[in-house]
Amino acid sequence: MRSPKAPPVIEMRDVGKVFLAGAIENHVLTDIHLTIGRGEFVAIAGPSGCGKTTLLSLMGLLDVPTRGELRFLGESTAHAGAGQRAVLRNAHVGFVFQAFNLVPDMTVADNVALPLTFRQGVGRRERMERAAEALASVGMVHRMRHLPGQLSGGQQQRVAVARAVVGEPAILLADEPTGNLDLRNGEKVMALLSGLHAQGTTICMVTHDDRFSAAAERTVRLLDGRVVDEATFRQLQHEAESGLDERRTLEIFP
Ligand SMILES: Nc1ncnc2c1ncn2[C@@H]1O[C@H](COP(=O)(O)OP(=O)(O)OP(=O)(O)O)[C@@H](O)[C@H]1O
Repeated sequence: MRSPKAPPVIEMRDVGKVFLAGAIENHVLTDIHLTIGRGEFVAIAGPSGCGKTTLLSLMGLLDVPTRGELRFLGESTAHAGAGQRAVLRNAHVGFVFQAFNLVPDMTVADNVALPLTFRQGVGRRERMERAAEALASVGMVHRMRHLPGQLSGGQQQRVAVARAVVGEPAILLADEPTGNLDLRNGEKVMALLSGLHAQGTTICMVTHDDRFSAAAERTVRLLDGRVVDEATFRQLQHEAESGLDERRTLEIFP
């Protein structure tokens, strides 16, 4: 739930990310200032290669910025090593990926319970109870003894959402959660995310698809590693689509 006193889940100030390929620097994110408050539902949109997944990886503490400050739940992460980031991640972040990423030889229930196995003091019985609750919330409890391969893509993604929320994370990060689904199943997964948001879950979702970003309260537009306002984004998109400048088109919307 939103609380005026609680710090934002994510605060990025002047964040940049550079990948090195030999001596060549690839500036993937530049001057990112972004805050995600508790209870918000934010979409990250932009063309292929503009840095959306990289941004999500920084938010989820899977990677570290090259410059700038990233505060997570009000705490600086500047000096957090890989171990400490893993602890924060396990306690506070739920992930949903485009390709579902369920473990194929574990049952649905064990997949969903997996994040809890890294929590101290949570025994198997409690893990299974909580997994069943999470599966019930996505309408999949009747499949808890199945293997992921026995489910459809839409069902697998609903299980992945259950796994992401079973540990009651501070933020749910979803990277193209509808990308491998047809429209009907994509809409079902979006309805699920909207329902979780209505119950107070903080969500940040990467999507190419404006039909789905409409479910979010606000959309952050990325172009070429920078956050741009809606008007600039639309203007550049229009120029690209009308073929006003072919070279620019390929740069921005490859
Ligand atoms: N680990 C890495 N090492 C080197 N370069 C990387 C790495 N991860 C991403 N990149 C580069 O960063 C750029 C942005 O990639 P990213 O995956 O963040 O874009 P995206 O907007 O999510 O793209 P898409 O919509 O196609 O998934 C790309 O040029 C990519 O090659």
